Amino acid sequence: MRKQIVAGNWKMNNDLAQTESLITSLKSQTKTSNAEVMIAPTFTNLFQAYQALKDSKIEVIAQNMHFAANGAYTGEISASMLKSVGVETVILGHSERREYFGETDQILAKKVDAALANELRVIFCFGEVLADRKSGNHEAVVESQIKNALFHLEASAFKNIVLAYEPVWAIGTGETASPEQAQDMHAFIRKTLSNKYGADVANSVSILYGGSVKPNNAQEIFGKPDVDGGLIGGAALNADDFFAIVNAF
Ligand SMILES: O=C[C@H](O)COP(=O)(O)O
Repeated sequence: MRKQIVAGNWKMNNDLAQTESLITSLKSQTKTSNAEVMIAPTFTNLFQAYQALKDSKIEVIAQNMHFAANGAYTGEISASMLKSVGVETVILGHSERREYFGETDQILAKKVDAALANELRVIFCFGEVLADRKSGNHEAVVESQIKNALFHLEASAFKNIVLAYEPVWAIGTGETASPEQAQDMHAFIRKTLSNKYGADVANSVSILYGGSVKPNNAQEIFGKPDVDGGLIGGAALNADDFFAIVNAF
């Protein structure tokens, strides 16, 4: 059975005091869910967040990392640095990293390799822009993003990979893919994996949907058979909204 996961990506929001306050609110949410729950604070607050949540069911994860082990990469963070503050999972390939920081499939392949070599689990993000969707090119774009960054891996690597389909036109826009659009793309992603690695691998990989998931649409989206959870942006900044989404499973 595939893992169900709801991960909150806080992006560049919340200073230390705001992080502590939001974590206090998250810890007061007692209802248990079937899903694994994760939050991704900014780098500067990872250690405090980890300390505050290490005895809870909420995992603290990172939003990004560099592929090099160390060296002259001003402003960057390595896999071992993340591990040293308790992080075991990292988001890679978010569309904001691709768009604003020039992260290509080739760079992302190196980041994935570095993360896996350091025994980090990877949440690998990808998705088409609006023009691709309008031109009917969305499946080809997603297929090439997955192939270019992941298809050099052995099948066994996929036990440490979670995929996150995030149509760029739905991120932070309030416009979400319809549950049918999400399901169609997730089924396509699974077929792409199956063609390369076989059905066992394809059926074992969790595929999350991201893009304007809110309390009022989570249940319908998560109800689709190939949607195994969500990567949540804006709604993850409010504890009640986030847990309403978590409890949509
Ligand atoms: O990482 C999260 C996604 O970019 C979704 O963000 P959003 O829920 O604010 O649309």
